[in-house]
Amino acid sequence: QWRGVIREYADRLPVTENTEVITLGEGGTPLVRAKALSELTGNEVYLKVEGMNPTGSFKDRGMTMAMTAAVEAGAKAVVCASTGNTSASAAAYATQAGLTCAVLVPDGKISMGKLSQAIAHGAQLLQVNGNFDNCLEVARKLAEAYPVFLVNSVNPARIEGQKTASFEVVDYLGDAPDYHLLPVGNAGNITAYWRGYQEYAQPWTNNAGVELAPVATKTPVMWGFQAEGASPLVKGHPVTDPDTIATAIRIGNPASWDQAIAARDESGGLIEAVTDTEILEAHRWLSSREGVFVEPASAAGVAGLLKKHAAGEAPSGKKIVITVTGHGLKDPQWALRTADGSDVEPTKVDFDVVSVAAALGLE
Ligand SMILES: Cc1ncc(COP(=O)(O)O)c(/C=C/C(=O)C(=O)O)c1O
Repeated sequence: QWRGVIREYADRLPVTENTEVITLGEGGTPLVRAKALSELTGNEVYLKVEGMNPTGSFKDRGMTMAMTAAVEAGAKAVVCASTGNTSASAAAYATQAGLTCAVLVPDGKISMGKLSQAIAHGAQLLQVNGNFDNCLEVARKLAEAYPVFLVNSVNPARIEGQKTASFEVVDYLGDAPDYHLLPVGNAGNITAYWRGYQEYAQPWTNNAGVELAPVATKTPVMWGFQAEGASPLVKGHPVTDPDTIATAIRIGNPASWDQAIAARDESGGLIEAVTDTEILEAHRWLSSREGVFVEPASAAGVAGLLKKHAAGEAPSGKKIVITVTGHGLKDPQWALRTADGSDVEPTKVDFDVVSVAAALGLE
């Protein structure tokens, strides 16, 4: 029985045996072989399916650690700014912890699935008339001036929890992959993966002072992908008015800017942009060819591999892991449109077997 990421990786997290762990069973997510992508690119490609976490995104890995730290610090209330998944996760974990939760979301730019989660868990939901960056700025000021605990990924506990994903990849594959691809928005996740891969490739002393041998023999090359309309790390300066249909990564000034650049450079990797069209094509590729349903932003890493392959810039014969970060049910509207943008119409039939057989082409 999987016990959640803190208990599974207690040796490598800032907890003691007395820590009261707040968990919803997060982590232990599938590493699925991407057969179509492997065949197309001539690599061994795997998908780390983070939509299989309790609230449907990778945020739960960080939130179990942040909410555990909040309880340990005696907090009564938590706050976060979010494009949606962080607030969904914070609301669920705060409920599990018995804390009140305030969430600040950008005006109008949050998917219905995520909004429903924050509301279902009774979060105090404030729709700020600004974008995510404005929300994060005011959440940080609130936590400085009032007794509320900030659970955004500027809180180191979040990065600590999220680094467990790379431990799981190595534990499953037996070593680090050659490449790791993922979307980049506020850049907490690329920071966390790189930290996890580095820690697993070096000796580690646990909280009891026991030295653990390295688990991996190497670290992967990190390839991060931003939406072209929200790609400050590609442009080299903040984007004041970020715009993309991938609302989860519609962020103009990443909080983990320096750490993301360090992950790119120390790993010999890259951070590049993919267009909304490329993101939606990758979103469709995953659901129609790999059987994995993700929200648009989650497909940015796959869009990146398809783009690099088409440009003749992708490796071959390598082991590649791509993190797909959130479940498709978070934003189902994108699956209800055909490639040309028209709505999918269900085929109507009478309830007689001949009509059904004919409609299914069995006649
Ligand atoms: C599905 C999905 N995919 C990728 C990202 C980017 O991860 P980071 O680069 O670590 O920010 C997010 C981020 C969401 C928020 O930032 C939030 O929920 O406030 C996401 O929800």
